[in-house]
Amino acid sequence: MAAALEIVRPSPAEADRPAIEVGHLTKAFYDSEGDRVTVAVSDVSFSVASGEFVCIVGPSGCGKTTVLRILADLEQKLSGTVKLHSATPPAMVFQETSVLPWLTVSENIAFPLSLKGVSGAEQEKRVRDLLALTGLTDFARARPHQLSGGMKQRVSVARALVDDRDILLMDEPFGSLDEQTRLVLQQELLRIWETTGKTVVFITHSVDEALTLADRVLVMSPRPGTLVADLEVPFERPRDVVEMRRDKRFWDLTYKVWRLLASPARA
Ligand SMILES: Nc1ncnc2c1ncn2[C@@H]1O[C@H](COP(=O)(O)OP(=O)(O)OP(=O)(O)O)[C@@H](O)[C@H]1O
Repeated sequence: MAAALEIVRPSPAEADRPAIEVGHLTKAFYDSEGDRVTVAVSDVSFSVASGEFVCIVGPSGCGKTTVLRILADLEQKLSGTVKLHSATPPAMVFQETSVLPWLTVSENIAFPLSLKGVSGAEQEKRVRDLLALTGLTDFARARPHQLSGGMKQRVSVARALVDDRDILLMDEPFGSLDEQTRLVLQQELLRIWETTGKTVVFITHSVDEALTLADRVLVMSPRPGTLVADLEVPFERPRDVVEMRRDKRFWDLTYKVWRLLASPARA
């Protein structure tokens, strides 16, 4: 087994290096007796440029979350190499909303800063900026039970951005939302990403969502997950998530990804 995740602080001379480099990554899970039970991902290699938005799609159980958890340093005992060229560890947004129910929206967003002992004035400023960026200013004092599902996910996104990590890892963050709310949040996420310049790895079951958001879409095979395609998404930025659906290339690419998902062996 190779060493786990390596985080390297980029020097100015290395500014052109990818933010994420994954080489021949294989991850198996073992039972308590040490017998191997599941090979989740097998020989996966890819890189993500600094500031790039990459989506990973693939069938249920193909190892998408496992890849993301490895990037977040939440899994050990892997083989292959995983390098992050980043001044900070990545931030993560999960599918299930992870807001703390006893804190207000502002307190939830400030939570990572309070753990780090950031001063009250600085916390206030950062939270104010993030409330504005995510459209939550009017709900600063609300508690999570007063929010819709989409608003709770906005709080999760704001909290992931608050301490200014370079890399944002998003695991189906809009998966539990209705289609219309999803489209609104996709547009907002694009706007936020364009404003902040983060490197994003975003997992989704939705081909449509992947093509809406990403610069590149990585398509995985059924478990054990391998990479079957690494597709450029050619649409210009900034994108209008509704207008792009008038573009024939959107539907051609949708068809291409669905073909890969339906028959990865022939890809
Ligand atoms: N801690 C674990 N112990 C044992 N097996 C695991 C563990 N975590 C994941 N697996 C297995 O690894 C495989 C990949 O799981 P993973 O959650 O990465 O898939 P996924 O592509 O994200 O699935 P989904 O799209 O359904 O969320 C699955 O077969 C799963 O059962």
